[in-house]
Amino acid sequence: MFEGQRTSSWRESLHGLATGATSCMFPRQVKHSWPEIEYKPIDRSEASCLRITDVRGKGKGCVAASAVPRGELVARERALLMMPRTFVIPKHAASTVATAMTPKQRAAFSALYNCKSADPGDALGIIRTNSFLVPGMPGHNVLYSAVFETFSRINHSCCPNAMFRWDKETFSGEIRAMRPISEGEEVTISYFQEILEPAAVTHERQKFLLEGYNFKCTCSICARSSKARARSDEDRPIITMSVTDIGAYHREMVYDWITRGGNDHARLLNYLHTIEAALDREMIFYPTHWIYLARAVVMVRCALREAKAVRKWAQRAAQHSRALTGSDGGWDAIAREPEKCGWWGTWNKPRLRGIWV
Ligand SMILES: C[S@@+](CC[C@H](N)C(=O)[O-])C[C@H]1O[C@@H](n2cnc3c(N)ncnc32)[C@H](O)[C@@H]1O
Repeated sequence: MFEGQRTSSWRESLHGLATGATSCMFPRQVKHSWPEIEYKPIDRSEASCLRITDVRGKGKGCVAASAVPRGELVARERALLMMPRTFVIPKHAASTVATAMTPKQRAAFSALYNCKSADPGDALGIIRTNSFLVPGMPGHNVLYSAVFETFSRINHSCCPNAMFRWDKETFSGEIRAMRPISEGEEVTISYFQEILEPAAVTHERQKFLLEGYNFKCTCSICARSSKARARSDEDRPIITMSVTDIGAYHREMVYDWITRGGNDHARLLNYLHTIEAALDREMIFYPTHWIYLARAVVMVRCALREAKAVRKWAQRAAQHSRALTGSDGGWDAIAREPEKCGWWGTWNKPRLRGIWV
């Protein structure tokens, strides 16, 4: 459902859905090219596990009301307000808040924290403090900003336990666990939203957070002793680089096994487990990093016909994939029947020579 309200160059419209409505500032071209989409209603049985509370030194924050396994949904929420990331004119932001929102939404929006301007009620300041990145709308492929009543209370950590994803099907945001979260634990995300981090070193992260959000981060990575921080600062860029290199490296290895019956798997596994240890040490649980790693390990273990190890790593990949996309990405099937995987037994198989996998 989509109801236009005004005829200015920006449209303030409501996604009047069964559960929760989002006030949207859409440019005319988006409004005109918007396809007839029936968004799925939010399933009420997906109870939100987020509870807003005071957190020492951080203002308000969110804690998990119950334990959440890795990859699973912590909470789902419709945004209060959405708009393109750039070109927002302050008076349009203010008028959308004043006219398109319900009084309850307006009160929730105005109560959000504002670290950007002296006037706490300034709409643009609230938007800039509290927005999440959302991919483009139909017909308008630019980034959007979304402000939420609950999600916008989630604090930052440089080793977060959760991440935000946008679910196009329900026109809602999701917070998913990147690692198992226990009951009562603070739920944290990264304010870098995948820019810079996790390769950024401490002073780069601190600068970004101070300039963008006006606080000094004291998360468990930033609060380490200076010696441990120095090690972390050396490790982080190396980890990120290694993870992106795995793809090319493991392809070369597999090619080598198939074409020449190469036996370098021990060196490759050693390399992969060194990266795993470094990711664990730095508490980096970004699904993209772990899926890269898991894919390489599964490939090698499959090639060597090691079903138990394949199962373990495929299950792990499925959890990370759920955090990233909401689905297991085909990993559950590999975990169930490793022998059916295309990589199974590829090591030292001369009959496969010349075939690229
Ligand atoms: C999006 S709001 C998060 C919710 C906010 N704490 C509140 O009270 O509504 C962002 C603000 O929260 C605070 N904040 C977020 N993460 C923090 C952290 N790790 N340490 C201290 N303050 C933090 C900062 O003041 C930042 O400008």
